[in-house]
Amino acid sequence: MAAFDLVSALISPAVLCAALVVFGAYVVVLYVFRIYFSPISHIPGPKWAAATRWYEFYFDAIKNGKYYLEVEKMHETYGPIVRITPYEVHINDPSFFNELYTVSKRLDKDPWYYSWLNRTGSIFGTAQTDLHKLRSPIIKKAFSTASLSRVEHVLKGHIATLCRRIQESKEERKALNMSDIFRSLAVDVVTDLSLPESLSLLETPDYGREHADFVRTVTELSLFSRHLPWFIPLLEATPRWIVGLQGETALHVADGVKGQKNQAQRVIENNGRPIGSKNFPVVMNEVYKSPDLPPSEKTPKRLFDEISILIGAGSETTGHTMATITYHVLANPDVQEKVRKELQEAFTENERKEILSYKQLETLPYLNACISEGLRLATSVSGRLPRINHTAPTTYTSTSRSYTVPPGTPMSMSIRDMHYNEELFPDPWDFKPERWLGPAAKENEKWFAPFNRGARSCVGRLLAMAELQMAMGNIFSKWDVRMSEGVRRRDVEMEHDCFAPFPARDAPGVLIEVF
Ligand code: HEM
Repeated sequence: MAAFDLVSALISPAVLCAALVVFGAYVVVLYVFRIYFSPISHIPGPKWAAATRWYEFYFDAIKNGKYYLEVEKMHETYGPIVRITPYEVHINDPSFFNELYTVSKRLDKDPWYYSWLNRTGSIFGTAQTDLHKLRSPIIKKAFSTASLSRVEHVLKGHIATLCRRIQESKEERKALNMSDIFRSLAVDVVTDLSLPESLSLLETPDYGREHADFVRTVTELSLFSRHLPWFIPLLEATPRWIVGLQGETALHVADGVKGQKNQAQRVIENNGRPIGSKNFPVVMNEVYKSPDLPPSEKTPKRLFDEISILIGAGSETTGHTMATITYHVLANPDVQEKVRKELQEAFTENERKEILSYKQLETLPYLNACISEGLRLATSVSGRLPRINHTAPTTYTSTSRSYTVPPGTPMSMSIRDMHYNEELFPDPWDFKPERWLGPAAKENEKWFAPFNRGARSCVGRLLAMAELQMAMGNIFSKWDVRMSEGVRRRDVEMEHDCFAPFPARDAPGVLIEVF
C-alpha cells in the first residue's frame, strides 16, 4: 500500500510539473552556456546549431543526409568559418585544406563523427593516430604499387567478367544498369583481393542489386547511430525473424552483416591461409598473420570491422565514380568521340579485343582527364572530415580576421566545397576534361583531393585508379555505347550526404545500350 502511495505521489501532476520545470531550466542553462560561454562561442554560426546536436540530427538522420545543405547556407550567411554544432567548427576555404589534412603533426579523427558506422576496429574508423600507426601499415602495403602489380591478372579477370556480361546484354539487346554493375565490379574486386571469398556479384542475375541496397541502407541508418550510439549495435543484435518483420531490405541488411562476420570467422579458422586457388596474398589473411599486430588486434570483431569498411569504402566510392564518368561521357557526344579516337589510335584492333590493363591505359591523356573530371564531380566521399589537434590551438585567418580554435575542438572541411568552388573551377557543374590537360592542369591539381591528403588519405587510391582506367578504357574501346532514353543527371547527382553521396532513392541509375 505504502509503495503504491509513493508511486502515485511520484506521478502526481504536481511532481511531473516540477520535474519538467527543473529539466526545462537545465536545458535553458545548458544552451545559454554553450551559445555564450563555450570556448568556441566566438566562432560565428546559427544559435540553434551552437546550442544542440539535435539540430544536426534533424537534418541528417530524420531528413536523411541533408545537413550539408544547412552547412552551405551557414557559410553563405556567416562566412568561411562557422560553428556547425556545439563542439565543431567547419571551414570552407580551399587555402586551408593542406593546413588541416597534411600538417606534419598528424591529427586524430573526431571519434564521435567516425563512430557512426560502429566500425571503430577498422583503420578508417580508428580515431587515434597512434593506434592507426599500428593498424594501417599492413593494409597500406597490401594496396601499394608493388602489390597491385602482383594482382594485375586478378583485376583483368574481373574486367573480363564485366565485358562478358556487357557482350551478353548486347546480344540480348537489353539495357544495362551501369550504376549497379559498376558497384558490383568494385565489390567483386575488393572482396577477391581482401577476403577468403569474392562475392562474385557480377555473376548474379540482377548484378548485385540486393547488395547495393544493403550497403546503402546500412549507411543511411548509421546517421541515426552517430547521435544514438546504441542504434546500430541493437539492430545487429536483433534476431533475424524479428528483422524479417521489417521487410525484404531489412533482411538484406541482416544477411549482408552475417556474411561479413562469416568471412572474418573463416580468416581465423583457416589461420590466415588462402582458401581455394588464390595465388596472391589476401589482405585480411596478411592482417591476421602479421607478427606486428598483437592478438587483441585479431579478434573476430576487429577483423569484421575491417572487412566491412573495405567492402563499403572500396565499392560505393569506385562504383559511384564510374557511373558518374559514364554518364558525363555519354551526355557529351564530343567527349565520347575523343575518348574513342584516343583508344583507337593507341591500340590495334586485336589489342582492343583483349582486356586492356591499367598499365596500358594510365598514360592516355584524354581518358585520364575524363577520369579526373569524373572524380571531381563525383567527389565520392561527400562527408565532412573532422580532425582534432589535442595539443595546440589552430589559427584560421580569413580575408577579414583571424580566429583561434582551442585544442581539442573538432575542425572539419568538405572536399566537395573545394571541388565545386566556382573561382577554382569555373562552371563547376560542367564536365570539362580539358581542365586536366595543358598548363591549367598543374594549378587545378592543387585544389583536387578526391582521395584526401596526408596520413589518413585513401589506402585504396591506386586500386581505385586501376579499376577506373580498366573499366572505362575497356568499355569505350570495345563498344559503341549510348545512354538509354530518360536517364538524367539526377541519376548520378548527390541528393543525400551519407558520407557517401547518394543520388535520390528513386533515381533508376545510369542505363545504357550497347552496339
Ligand atoms: C574512387 C574511389 C575512391 C575514393 C574517391 C576514395 C576516397 C577516400 C577518401 C576521401 C578517404 C579519406 C576519408 C577520411 O578522411 O575520413 C578514403 C579513405 C579510405 N579508403 Fe578510399 N576512396 C576510393 C576507393 C577506395 C578503395 C577501392 C578502397 C579499397 C581498398 C578504399 C579504402 C579506403 C580505406 C580503408 C580508407 C581509410 C584509410 C585510413 O583512414 O587510413 N577506398 N577514401
